[in-house]
Amino acid sequence: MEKKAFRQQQITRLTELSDDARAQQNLNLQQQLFASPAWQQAQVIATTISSGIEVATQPIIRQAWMDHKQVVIPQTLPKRQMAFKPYTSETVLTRTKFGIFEPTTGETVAKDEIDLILVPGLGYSQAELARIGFGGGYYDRYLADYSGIKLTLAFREMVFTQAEWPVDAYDILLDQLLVAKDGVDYEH
Ligand SMILES: Nc1nc2c(c(=O)[nH]1)N(C=O)[C@@H](CNc1ccc(C(=O)N[C@@H](CCC(=O)O)C(=O)O)cc1)CN2
Ligand SMILES: Nc1ncnc2c1ncn2[C@@H]1O[C@H](COP(=O)(O)OP(=O)(O)OP(=O)(O)O)[C@@H](O)[C@H]1O
Repeated sequence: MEKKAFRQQQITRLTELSDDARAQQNLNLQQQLFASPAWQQAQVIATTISSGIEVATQPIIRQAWMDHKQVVIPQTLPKRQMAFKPYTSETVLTRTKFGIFEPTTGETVAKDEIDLILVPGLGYSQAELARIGFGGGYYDRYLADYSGIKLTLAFREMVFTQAEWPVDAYDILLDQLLVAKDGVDYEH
């Protein structure tokens, strides 16, 4: 399937997820993230302000603040560039025409100061750790020369054994993929 059609299919699928399934998967992903060495060792964490169909980032941001980690979030710029700026209680957020909240205040934090980037997206492959995002190419560009940890949290509906979309040469592969476990707790 082409990238565009695949994105549309994923958006539909994620829109249809029940509130219950979403909430359970979000909680499970938060547990996995907070237990991971990547999280525990990171001092500066990049994430986004999530929108409705995405994995929720607000609880993650709150935990980072409680752990005294610095949170940085992206501002989109011309030519599909992004600048990550600190997200604090002082930050002014503006809603873009795509309905995404971005910081309009604060100084850009250098790429090499970011320890961990939580990469957003619509679909991921377990074989290659490839990802497909919303199609802006913002993350592929930003991550091309990023040397910290690229980690993604995924609902089960976002995960595929092999990529079912074309993976291009400029697509940046993830370092780690955490997939939400079933609501049922198999360990007991
Ligand atoms: N919550 C969240 N914030 C995020 C992202 C994300 O995936 N999630 N981004 C992750 O990248 C960046 C914004 N991503 C964007 C991706 C596409 C378009 C956009 O221009 N969409 C056009 C079509 C694009 C095209 O085909 O040229 C549109 O929808 O009309 C805008 C922003 C930064 N912030
Ligand atoms: N490193 C790069 N340099 C130049 N152009 C790039 C680069 N990476 C991606 N692009 C361009 O960005 C566009 C969108 O890329 P793609 O379809 O892979 O988006 P995506 O991975 O879904 O989006 P995103 O990375 O924002 O989540 C493509 O037209 C591609 O040519």
